[in-house]
Amino acid sequence: MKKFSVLIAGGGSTFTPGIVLMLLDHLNKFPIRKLKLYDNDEERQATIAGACEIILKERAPEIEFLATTNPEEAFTDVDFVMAHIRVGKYAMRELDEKIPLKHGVVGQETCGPGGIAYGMRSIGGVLELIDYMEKYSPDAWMLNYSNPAAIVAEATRRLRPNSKILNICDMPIGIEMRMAQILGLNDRKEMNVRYFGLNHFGWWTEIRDKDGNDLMPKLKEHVAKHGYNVPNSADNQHVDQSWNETFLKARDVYALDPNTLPNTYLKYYFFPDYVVEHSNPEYTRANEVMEGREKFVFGECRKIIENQSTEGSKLHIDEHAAYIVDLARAIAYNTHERMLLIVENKGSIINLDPTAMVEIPCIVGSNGPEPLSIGEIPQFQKGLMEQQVSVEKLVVEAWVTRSYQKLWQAITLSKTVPSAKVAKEILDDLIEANKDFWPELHKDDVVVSESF
Ligand SMILES: NC(=O)c1ccc[n+]([C@@H]2O[C@H](COP(=O)([O-])OP(=O)(O)OC[C@H]3O[C@@H](n4cnc5c(N)ncnc54)[C@H](O)[C@@H]3O)[C@@H](O)[C@H]2O)c1
Ligand SMILES: O=P(O)(O)OC[C@H]1O[C@H](O[C@H]2[C@H](O)[C@@H](O)[C@@H](O)O[C@@H]2CO)[C@H](O)[C@@H](O)[C@@H]1O
Ligand SMILES: [Mn+2]
Repeated sequence: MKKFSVLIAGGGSTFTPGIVLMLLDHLNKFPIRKLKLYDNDEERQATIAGACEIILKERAPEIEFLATTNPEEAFTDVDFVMAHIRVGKYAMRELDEKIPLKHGVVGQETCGPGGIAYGMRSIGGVLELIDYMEKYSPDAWMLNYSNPAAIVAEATRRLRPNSKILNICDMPIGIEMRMAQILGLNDRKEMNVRYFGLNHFGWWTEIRDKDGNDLMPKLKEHVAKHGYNVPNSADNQHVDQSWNETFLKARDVYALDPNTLPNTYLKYYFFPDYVVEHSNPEYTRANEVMEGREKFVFGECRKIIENQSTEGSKLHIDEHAAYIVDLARAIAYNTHERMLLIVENKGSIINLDPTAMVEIPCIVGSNGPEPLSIGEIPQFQKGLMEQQVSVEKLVVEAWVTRSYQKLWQAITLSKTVPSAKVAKEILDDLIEANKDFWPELHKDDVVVSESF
C-alpha cells in the first residue's frame, strides 16, 4: 500500500495535535510515510511540533517528522497539504468579533463584518500556500479548511481556477454526528443526506437511512424542541456554554422553514438582534477560546515536552476530523465517497448563479469532486443565498481591486448589518485594525457625502 507524505499548514493551530492523533489512529486506512508541519510563526509552532514529535516517536517512529517555517522544505515531496491557517491569529479574531459589536452588529468569526475582515486577511495567506504547493509539489492536493471557507473558496475559484484545492467545513459533520445520536444510530454514515447552501449557510432537505426510510420526521420533532442539543453528547469539542446555546437556538432557526433542517450558523442571519443582545462586547468567543482550547492545548504540549513523554496527557483525538482522512482517501484511492464540499455551482442548483461557490454533496474520486444535481431551490433560500453570495463575491472583488467602495458595499449587503452608515463606521474601524494584514484600499470611486 502506498504511503503518503502529508503537510499540515498552520502547524501551530490548536487543532494540530488532535488531527495528528486522528491521523495516527487511521494509519491502517491512510498510511503515512512523512508528516510535516509548516507555519509562519516559528515560536508558536515549536510548542505544538515539540509535542507532536514525541507523540510520533511513541506511536509511529517509522514516520519521518519535520517542523519548519521554510516553504521549500515544507512543500517539497508532499502528497496532501492539510491547510488550517488563521491569518492574524486569535488577536485579530478578537477584533473581528469586538469591532462590529461596538456598533451593535453581530461579532462573529466567519459571519457578518467579522467574517469579511477575516476573509480579507485569509485570501493572501491561502493563495500563498497554493503557490508554494504548486511550485514544490505540483501533483499534490490541498484539503483546505482555513476560514472563512466561503470567501477563501470564492477567491481560489477566481484567482487560482485550476488549482487542486478542495474546500471543506466540519460544521455539517458535527451536526450530523448529533443527528445520528438523536436517531440512536452508531454512525452518521448510516444516514444518506441531501443538503444545499453556502458555507456556514445551508439546509438539509432529506435524511434517510440505508434502506431509504425517511428520518426527517423524528429529527424535526427533536429539533423543534431542543435544537441540536443532545443529552450526554459524545461531542468532546463543544463543551463551552456558547456552543450549547448555538445548538439550542437551531430550534428557532428551524421554525423559519420547517421543510428543512438548518445549519447552526444561520442564527447570525435570522436572529442578529438576539445574538447581539446575548453577546458581551468585552468578552467574546475569541476570549473563551484563548482561555479554553488554546491554553489547554498549548499547556498539554508543554507538559509532553517537559516530560519527554505523553504519559498522563489529556490531549484527545479529534474524531470529528476523520472527515479529512475520508477526503484524502477519496482522492488517493478513488473511493467515490459522497461528501459535502464547497464547489462551483455550475448548474447544480439550477436557479442560482453558476459561478457561486455552494456547499453541496459531491462524489469524490481521484480527479476531484463531481457535484450532485440539486435542482431548483425554494424562493426563501434563493433570496438569502443570492444576497450572501454577493457579499462573498464583493469581498473578493474588493481584495482584487483594492477597493474601499466594494468592501463598503459588501458589508452593507450583509444581512447582519442594518445600514450603509453603520457599515461604513465598522469598515473604517476594521481598516485601522487590519492595517498590517489587508491590502491598502483606494477610495478612487468613493463619493464624499456629509448627509449621513
Ligand atoms: N472549516 C472548518 O470547518 C474549520 C473547523 C475548525 C477550524 N477551522 C479553521 O482552522 C484554522 C485554525 O484554527 P485555530 O483556531 O486552531 O487557529 P490558530 O490561530 O490556533 O492556528 C492557526 C495557525 O496558522 C498560522 N498562520 C497564520 N498565517 C499563516 C500563513 N500565512 N502561513 C502559515 N501559517 C500561518 C498561525 O501562526 C497559527 O499557528 C482557522 O482558519 C479556523 O477558522 C476551520
Ligand atoms: O469557536 P471555535 O473556534 O470553537 O469554533 C469555530 C469553528 O466551528 C466549527 O467547527 C467545529 C466543528 O463544527 C466541530 O465538529 C468540531 O470539530 O469543532 C470545530 C471547532 O469547534 C466551524 O465549522 C468552523 O468553521 C469554525 O472555525
Ligand atoms: Mn466551518
